[in-house]
Amino acid sequence: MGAVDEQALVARMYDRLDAEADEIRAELEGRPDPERAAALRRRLAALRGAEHGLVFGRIDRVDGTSLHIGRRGLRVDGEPLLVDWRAPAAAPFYAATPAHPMGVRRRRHLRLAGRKVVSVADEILDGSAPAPDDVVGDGPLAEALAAPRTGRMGDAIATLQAEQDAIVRSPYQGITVVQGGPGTGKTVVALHRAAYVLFAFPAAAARGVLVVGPDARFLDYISRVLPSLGENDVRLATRNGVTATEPQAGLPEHGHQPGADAAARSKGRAEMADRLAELVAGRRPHAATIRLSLGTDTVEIGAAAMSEAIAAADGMPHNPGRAAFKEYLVAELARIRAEATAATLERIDAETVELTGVDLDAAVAADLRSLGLADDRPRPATSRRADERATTHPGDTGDRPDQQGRRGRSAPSQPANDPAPSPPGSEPAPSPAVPALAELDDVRAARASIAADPLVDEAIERIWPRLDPADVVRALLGQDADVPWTTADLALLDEASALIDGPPEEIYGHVVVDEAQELTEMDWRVVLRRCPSRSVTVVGDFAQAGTGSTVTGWRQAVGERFELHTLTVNYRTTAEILEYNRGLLAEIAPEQELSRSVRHGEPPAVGPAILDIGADELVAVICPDHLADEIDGAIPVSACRGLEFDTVLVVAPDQFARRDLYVAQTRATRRLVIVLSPGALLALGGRPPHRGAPASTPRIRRRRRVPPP
Ligand SMILES: Nc1ncnc2c1ncn2[C@@H]1O[C@H](COP(=O)(O)OP(=O)(O)OP(=O)(O)O)[C@@H](O)[C@H]1O
Repeated sequence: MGAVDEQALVARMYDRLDAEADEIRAELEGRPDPERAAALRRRLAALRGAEHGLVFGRIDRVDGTSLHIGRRGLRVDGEPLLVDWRAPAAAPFYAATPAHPMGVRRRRHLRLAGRKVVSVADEILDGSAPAPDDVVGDGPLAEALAAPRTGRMGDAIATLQAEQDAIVRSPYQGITVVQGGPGTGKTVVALHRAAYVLFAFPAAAARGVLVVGPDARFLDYISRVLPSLGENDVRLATRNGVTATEPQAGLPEHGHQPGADAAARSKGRAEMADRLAELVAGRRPHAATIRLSLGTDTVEIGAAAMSEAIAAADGMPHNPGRAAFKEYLVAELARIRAEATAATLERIDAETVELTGVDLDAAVAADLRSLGLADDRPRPATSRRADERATTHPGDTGDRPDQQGRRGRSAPSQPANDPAPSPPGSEPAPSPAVPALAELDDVRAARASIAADPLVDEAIERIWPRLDPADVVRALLGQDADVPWTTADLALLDEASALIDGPPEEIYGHVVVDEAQELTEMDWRVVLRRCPSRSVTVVGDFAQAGTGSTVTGWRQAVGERFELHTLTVNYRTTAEILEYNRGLLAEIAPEQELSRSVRHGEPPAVGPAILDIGADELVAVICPDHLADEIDGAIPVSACRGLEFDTVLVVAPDQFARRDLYVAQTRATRRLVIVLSPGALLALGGRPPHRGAPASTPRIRRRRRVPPP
């Protein structure tokens, strides 16, 4: 009955959605400029993303008014037809409880198939008796959780729970950290939080979202959630893929060689950043008098000038700093040459007077006056130098490198003769040191020729060399150029690039880090560097940390300023599976309590078991990494963080690291089977048909007996 009543309204909403899409298509046909066209295409993609399950909720208030809640807001003639789930008006849909009904009498959940309403379920919140059109039944959450897994996470906007919603809607705009046991909805919260931040905080929305996950399989698993929430401007990256420039492509994972974890842990420590900074800083010169050999000439630069040249690069990354330093020195060299020229001219003048008795300067000035012209010829350089030196600066030519020294995705090293002293067309600032030349207007040419002189660049290279991040990292590690990089080196390379070429160009309005316990301190620096606004959602669980992890607390990960939330309700594993893990959790994280499960099922089976696998059931065999090649189709434990399956077989439990075992044993929504050895698993034989599952989900024949180990 409720479904029929709702159908007409829902049809109006879809009509409105179609009309908006038609308007956009019509505008696109008019060939708008590329920027507008891109914006229109994004809006069209967002409309398409909202199509499936457009409306899912309704609240009826005690004052008789009501609202429908859906994936996006829709209006007809200025009147709201559908309210975006992130809008403040929609908040009571998630937060109202019988104890705090927030003015809501009835909360209704609608379920659609295509554009048709197939069911409604109501909760009465104000204690009033259900009216005839109220449809009170099993909770939609229970229904959502009971559905078989599809191999991809779906959004949970229709059933977001109050404790989750409070985090999603938090007004805090800095780093939000969410912790909780496996299956407590951390990923769900993180992705919905990202969608909320983009909706509620326009500054974050101006740039896209970066979602960082442990590996490609996980990213595939969550890839549909944000688009289904209307957010398409999202980059998904593995922790190793964040930097996304060469030489990262195709690097071997560090994790599979012996001793690799220990090496990765040591490369991941924060002190590596300090050591890199020291190495790079050590390549800058000191403020002492230097002599530059320029061919047959030797030019001396005094300590004061050196100090000023070094100060010109203060706060800049190494290579852009070198450019600023060189620019200053070039001006200084130009001044020295001008002084030498002026001195020579003065000497010639003096010799001419002495030999001929004619003061050429005075004669020319008299001639000019007789022609009615002022004598505005330059005076010798020495006459005004001191004043101008106090007020001008050779670096003020407008072409100094950006103080931030931002680098592009693959920052090229500086060309041999950079920088040009002044860009063509820009007015060079008068050189403090060379007023005579400045007034003659050829200061630019003089500096350009000095800057382009390879001897000058060579001389500067000896005191402030250009650096290549890869060379510096190799120096840090004491590693030869023929030793191949591994993924454990990426954060070091990124750190070195930031020090040498400047921070990355690609930054994001909001960053989500999932399975955050896996990041090393150096990885955190990579991530936070890409989000200067610190609008970040971090979710993880240290009890699930892998063997290569180094960080044991949130402060160590993200610094002092963050808002911490803890989730306590488990939406994945059954109470029985949780209970089975109690002893293990007490061993690996004694400070943690088991979460509370909302579902029940069979107790885990160890050894012999009947596996009766339904056609729709998603099954995984999870094994320690070193056995992955031996067991056809098994998922190594390092690749199953964040994933879930209906049934999980954990093979060779005594060969897992203890925290890895906890991860493996908390992936099942229904059944957990512990198979004590690979041999016992192989005796199962066969594999069931693949069904929308992640790539290497194993197949197991139905109704086979797991033999005793
Ligand atoms: N409010 C909700 N409505 C429906 N399903 C939910 C809700 N919250 C969580 N779930 C489901 O519970 C399961 C576990 O959620 P999720 O993967 O976010 O947990 P997690 O804490 O990130 O787990 P892990 O630590 O293992 O990565 C998922 O299937 C998710 O869709």
